Amino acid sequence: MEADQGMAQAGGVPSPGAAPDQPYVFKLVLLGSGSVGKSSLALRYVKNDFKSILPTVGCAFFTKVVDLGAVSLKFEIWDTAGQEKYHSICHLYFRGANAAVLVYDITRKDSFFKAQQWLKDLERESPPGEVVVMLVGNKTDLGEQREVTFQEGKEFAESKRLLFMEASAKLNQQVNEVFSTVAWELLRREERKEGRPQRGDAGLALSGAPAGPARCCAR
Ligand SMILES: Nc1nc2c(ncn2[C@@H]2O[C@H](COP(=O)(O)OP(=O)(O)OP(=O)(O)O)[C@@H](O)[C@H]2O)c(=O)[nH]1
Repeated sequence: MEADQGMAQAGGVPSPGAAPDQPYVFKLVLLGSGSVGKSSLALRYVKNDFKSILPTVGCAFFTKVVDLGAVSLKFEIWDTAGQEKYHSICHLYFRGANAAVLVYDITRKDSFFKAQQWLKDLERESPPGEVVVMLVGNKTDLGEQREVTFQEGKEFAESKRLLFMEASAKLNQQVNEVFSTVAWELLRREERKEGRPQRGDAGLALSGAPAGPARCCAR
């Protein structure tokens, strides 16, 4: 899907931890094969909309301010094209990312394997544990065509210490939860870096250690 909320600036990598009255700004990249629903998850989250949309060309860019109660943060969401022909360009976009939502389609085993490759690419750019990674099995509304079980997704996520959820952009199931869980985890890590008291019990389940095993495994 094309950008409709402002284009990304070249080299404009945001840095977290803005001025006290400013929300934190985090760069979040959407990764995964073509047609797994990356743009649809972003569109559902940012605009609460769903369409049969055209494939992403290059990268699209969204922003969203997330209100977490006492604190808010801003996501700069970089939606990368999953088609192979864009692969060589798009890996540049996840440099400097604070978080990645790694998407596969539960009805396509190949997209699950491809997600594992994307993770390797990501780890090449930044050491494991530095980026908050949420693995998402999308299209749960197509359960009768499922090729990847919930358990397979969960086990892979646990083995790589990722957060994990299944979702449906179409039915708006677990979409807000995907992004808000990432937001809480980013905030928790940022506060720990700043030596501030942790709000580990606030809101959704958070993992206990910096890159600890995903506790948040939800359909
Ligand atoms: N049934 C169902 N279809 C979905 C869901 N999410 C996305 N789709 C459909 O899957 C197709 C691909 O969705 P996109 O959001 O364009 O996928 P993408 O990963 O951004 O694709 P690329 O831009 O090619 O990388 C579209 O026809 C969507 O309408 C979902 O949760 N359920």
